[in-house]
Amino acid sequence: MNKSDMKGGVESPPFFLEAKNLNFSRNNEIILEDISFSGSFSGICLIKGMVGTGKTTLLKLIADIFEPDSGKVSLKYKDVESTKYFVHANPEFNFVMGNVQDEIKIAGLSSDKFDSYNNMDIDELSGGQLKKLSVLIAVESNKDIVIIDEPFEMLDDNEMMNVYETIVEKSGKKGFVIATHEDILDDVAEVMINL
Ligand SMILES: Nc1ncnc2c1ncn2[C@@H]1O[C@H](COP(=O)(O)OP(=O)(O)OP(=O)(O)O)[C@@H](O)[C@H]1O
Repeated sequence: MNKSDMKGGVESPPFFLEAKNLNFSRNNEIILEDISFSGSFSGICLIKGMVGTGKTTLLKLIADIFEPDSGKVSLKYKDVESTKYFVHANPEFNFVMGNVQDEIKIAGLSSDKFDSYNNMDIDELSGGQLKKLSVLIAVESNKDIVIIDEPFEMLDDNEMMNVYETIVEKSGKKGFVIATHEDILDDVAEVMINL
């Protein structure tokens, strides 16, 4: 641990998310205009806001999927740019192989953790099952941070609680940046960005 990790004898949170004068447009329509914020966290950072305010766009900028028109956004882990795993809101976008076993293999994971899904084709799973599997694969990845767009969509109360527990249990071991309309993570989030 270097000296900068300690403030007054207490370890400071390892993740630092910062946006400075961030601007992003699509087809001549301004989606994000002069957005600035910053925050440190060790587990969960939430992005909240009404429908169409730009949460998905901001997540994709944070994940380096989109480039800002101007300004900057960065997500650091212990002072260096973090490695990131992005989970799309539409769960089908997270699967490219057609088969769960192959999907787990290309994510570099052991199939033991996914016993109940093994030997299944992606099109045999419901939207909710794919959503849950997307999150499970992401949290098992070796990336510093998991960026998830709407982890609770399509889930019933029971599955929502399962996904909540998976995220909370892993937070601290890795970081999460999550956009959601649900309030379930509000109490455990260390940073909340409202768009
Ligand atoms: N490819 C695109 N071209 C033009 N406009 C777009 C494009 N993608 C998104 N937008 C617009 O950008 C705005 C923000 O979209 P975004 O999906 O980031 O919002 P959101 O806050 O995630 O919405 P929701 O709560 O519905 O998930 C919306 O007005 C949307 O119509």
